[in-house]
Amino acid sequence: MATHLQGSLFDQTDELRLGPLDGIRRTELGSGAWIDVLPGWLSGAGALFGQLAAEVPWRAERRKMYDNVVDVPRLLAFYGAGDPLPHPVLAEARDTLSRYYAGELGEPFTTAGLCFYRDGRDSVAWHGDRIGRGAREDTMVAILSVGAPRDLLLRPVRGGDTVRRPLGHGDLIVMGGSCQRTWEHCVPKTSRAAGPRISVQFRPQGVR
Ligand SMILES: O=C(O)CCC(=O)C(=O)O
Ligand SMILES: [Fe+2]
Repeated sequence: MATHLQGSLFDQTDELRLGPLDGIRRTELGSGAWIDVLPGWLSGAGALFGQLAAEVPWRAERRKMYDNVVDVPRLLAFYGAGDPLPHPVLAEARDTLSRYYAGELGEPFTTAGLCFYRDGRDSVAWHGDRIGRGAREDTMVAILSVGAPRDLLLRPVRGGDTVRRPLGHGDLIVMGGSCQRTWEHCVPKTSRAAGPRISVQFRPQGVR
């Protein structure tokens, strides 16, 4: 699937490597929410993209919407705590993030959700990650992006300006504090020609 992207577009020849986290930059969003952003955290991920696209057991989901059942416009995979991840660099990313945020988060990242946006028509609608504890407590969701760049948008639940963060190949964004309950986020569809993108969301236990 989408393995044609493995070619010239990305840095196939570079070594797959996570850089240091000390260049990460925090933006306070207000209402106790913040985002940390580090462009290019993972380098050399061209082959990783192809491997994830081809080998992850992607699920196409359908959801009830009013009286209809509609396709969820992206492919999904979920790895619970203790499940082997599809590539060792993802476990390294999760453990590095757990160490870096240990003091502030007070618990490790344990799960990994993967989304595959096949093209610009795939998307995720406005939401907070509030199925679990994120509805009530401060927490963190860390997202590593590979493949084609897409925008992540954030807006306050109570209304206000939208913040736009373009996420490119190898970029990291961490949503923290009250972000899941006082803000919403989405990856909108785009009419621009967009290649495939995979995002990996690391969350603590009980956050979904
Ligand atoms: O793909 C992304 O960057 C966002 C995914 C997301 O918000 C989610 O799966 O909850
Ligand atoms: Fe989300």
